[in-house]
Amino acid sequence: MDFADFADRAAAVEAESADLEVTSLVADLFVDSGIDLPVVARLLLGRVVPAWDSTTLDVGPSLCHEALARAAGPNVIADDVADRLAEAGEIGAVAESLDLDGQQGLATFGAADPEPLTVAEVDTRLRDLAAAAGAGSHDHKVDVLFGLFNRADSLSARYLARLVLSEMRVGVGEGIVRDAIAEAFDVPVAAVERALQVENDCGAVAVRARDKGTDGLNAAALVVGRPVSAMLAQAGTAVDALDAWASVAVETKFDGARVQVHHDPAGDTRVFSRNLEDVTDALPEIVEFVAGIDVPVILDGEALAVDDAGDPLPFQEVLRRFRRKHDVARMREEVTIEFRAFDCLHVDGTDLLDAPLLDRRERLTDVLSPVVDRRATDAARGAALSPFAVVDGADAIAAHEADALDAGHEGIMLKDPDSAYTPGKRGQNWLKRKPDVETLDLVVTGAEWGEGRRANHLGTFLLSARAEDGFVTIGKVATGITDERLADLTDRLEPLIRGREGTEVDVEPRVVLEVGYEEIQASPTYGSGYALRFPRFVAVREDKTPNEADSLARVERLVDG
Ligand SMILES: Nc1ncnc2c1ncn2[C@@H]1O[C@H](COP(=O)(O)OP(=O)(O)OP(=O)(O)O)[C@@H](O)[C@H]1O
Repeated sequence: MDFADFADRAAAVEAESADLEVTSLVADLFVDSGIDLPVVARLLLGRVVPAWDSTTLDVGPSLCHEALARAAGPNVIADDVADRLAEAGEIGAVAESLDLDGQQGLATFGAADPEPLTVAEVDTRLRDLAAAAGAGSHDHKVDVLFGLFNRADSLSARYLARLVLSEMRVGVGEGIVRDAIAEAFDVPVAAVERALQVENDCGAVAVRARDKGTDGLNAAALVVGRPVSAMLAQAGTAVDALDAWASVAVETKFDGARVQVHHDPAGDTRVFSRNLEDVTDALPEIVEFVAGIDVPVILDGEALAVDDAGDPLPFQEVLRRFRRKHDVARMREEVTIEFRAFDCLHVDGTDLLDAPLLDRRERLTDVLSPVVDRRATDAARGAALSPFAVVDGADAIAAHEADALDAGHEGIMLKDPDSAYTPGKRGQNWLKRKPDVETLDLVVTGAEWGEGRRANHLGTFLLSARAEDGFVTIGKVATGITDERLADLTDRLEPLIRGREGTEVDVEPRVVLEVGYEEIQASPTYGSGYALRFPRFVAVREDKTPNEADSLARVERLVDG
């Protein structure tokens, strides 16, 4: 296909505003693209390489302006292009207005009527440009772009300029490409969607749909070494999770950087970031860690910075290591990275995307067992497998959250144990537990002695709101309190104990706690007639007396919204 034809069709798509019409135009273009189908599908999305390939053209505005100016002839310089851009607001309009079309410039010497620029040639030249790096690459890139602009008619120049600056903007997103592939080749949208998730290359998927139909799409498989988009989470509450699913998988939420690890024992190990960039060289610990896995695997997890005791360090510490290209060995001395795996997408020739989370977790545990066991002998290193439990009640979720927070982590993730792994989707199946929006300042009127490790401390605190004549109970908090804080609270409350029954004590109202919660619901359990759902300790309000604690009236106002 001539690039001028592609540009004409892209302009027609750009001029159309109705999604259904756009989809039909794109579908027609796909049908007419013939051998150029994969390139056309990618170019429409402004891509030269497949989405799984993080190679960039690395062309900045000034380089593009230089090439455009050169193609526009001796009277135009890069600054003129920049001036026009300031006026026009987008590079496509500027390129279109420059009247390039091969009248000027060296490339036309000796060739009065140069071959028309084709889609395939643009693709080849831009890939060549992307591969250029290092000394001399700037001049080479300008030469390549000049050669292309010099042969471009005005519409072609519009799309070429936008393409090289990653500003394609024809109004076609991934959803339209998906629907257009389905329409063009009469295959189900869901099959296209799944193949796109797995293959991460709209060009290859379009060709599959055209040449092999639905069966071909269904046969799309993961390749170890080629990254897929990460499944993402939505913010949600424990109440949301318990309402939506029969049981809830609770995991620690690590405050690190997402990594996808592709390991082939017979070949290579590659580590990819969330935007599919290859970060292998920056994270040798992860490569070393998975080296003991003896089957090909794709693992999903978090790169976490830890201190000498294996406790988590803040996210900023991970960033000091994450994309580092130089001094990796030296920085490794300063910041230690550990891998926390929480999902498994592929094991030894079998894709697990469609398997339920519980099954994927089992496979993950299996494949990691040789390496986790090896590390377990070194107590300081901590486990590489993230904590995981399937629970069906609020208390169990709260307990896991307390453990995660106690261990210095960010919080918890709540996942549907039956859900598939959907790459690139921010669905309802993974919830990151929302921080509390409102807090209440409540008075401690009772407490319970802890159990096991915490038997010497008061562990659960009965909370009350201020009422007309005294205090009325509204809930208990045990979550989010560190061991150190528990010891401190025990010291403060022990002298205030007025009576006891079993492990429960009644205390004089003196201490005010700030408490977060997810919801307030009517409940006969407590004296106030309300109960806090998911109460979480936030702080001790040293500055408040019980008389300044929140009142039942405020609670009622919050309930009424
Ligand atoms: N157990 C876990 N399961 C899934 N993701 C986890 C887990 N632990 C940590 N994470 C991280 O949490 C991220 C999702 O949380 P969060 O939304 O806070 O991340 P973000 O990058 O700040 O925002 P967003 O994903 O919403 O753009 C994941 O991408 C992953 O990096």
